[in-house]
Amino acid sequence: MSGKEPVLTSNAPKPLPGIYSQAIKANGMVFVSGAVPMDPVTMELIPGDIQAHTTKTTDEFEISAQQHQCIKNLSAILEAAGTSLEKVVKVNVFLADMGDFAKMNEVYSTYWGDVKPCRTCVAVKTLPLNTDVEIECTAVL
Ligand SMILES: CC(=[NH2+])C(=O)[O-]
Repeated sequence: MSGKEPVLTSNAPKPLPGIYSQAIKANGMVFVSGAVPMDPVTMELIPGDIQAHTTKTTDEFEISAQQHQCIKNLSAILEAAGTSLEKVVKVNVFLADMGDFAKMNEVYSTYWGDVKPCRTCVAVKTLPLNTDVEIECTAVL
C-alpha cells in the first residue's frame, strides 16, 4: 500500500465509498479529511437547535453546535488512527460565510489549550450538504 494506511471508524460519519478515506496514516503523520457536522449514527447533519443546554436557535448556536460536531468527528478519527486532538499540528477551517468567523473562533478557542495548531480559515461558496462549516486537520502519531 506504498506506506499509506487508511483509517476507518464507525464513530465518525462514513466516507463516501470509492471517493475518499476518513484519514490516511503516512510517514508518522495522520491526514484527516474534511469533517462536516454529521451525526455518525444517523448520517444526517445535526439540526440547528441541537444545543441541549439552550432553547436558542440563532445562527450563532447553530454554527457552534455544528463546529463541535465537526471537531468531535475529527477526534473520533484521530483516536481510531492512534492519536488525538492534542497531537494536531495543522487545521483548515472552511466556512460558507466569513461572517461566521468571530463566532467560529469563539468555539474554536476552547480547543487545543495554549499551543494552538497552525490554522488556515477560508470562506468558500458552498460546502457539501450545504453545511456552514467543514474542518480538516493533520496530526502527528
Ligand atoms: C465531506 C468530505 N470530506 C468530502 O470531501 O466530500
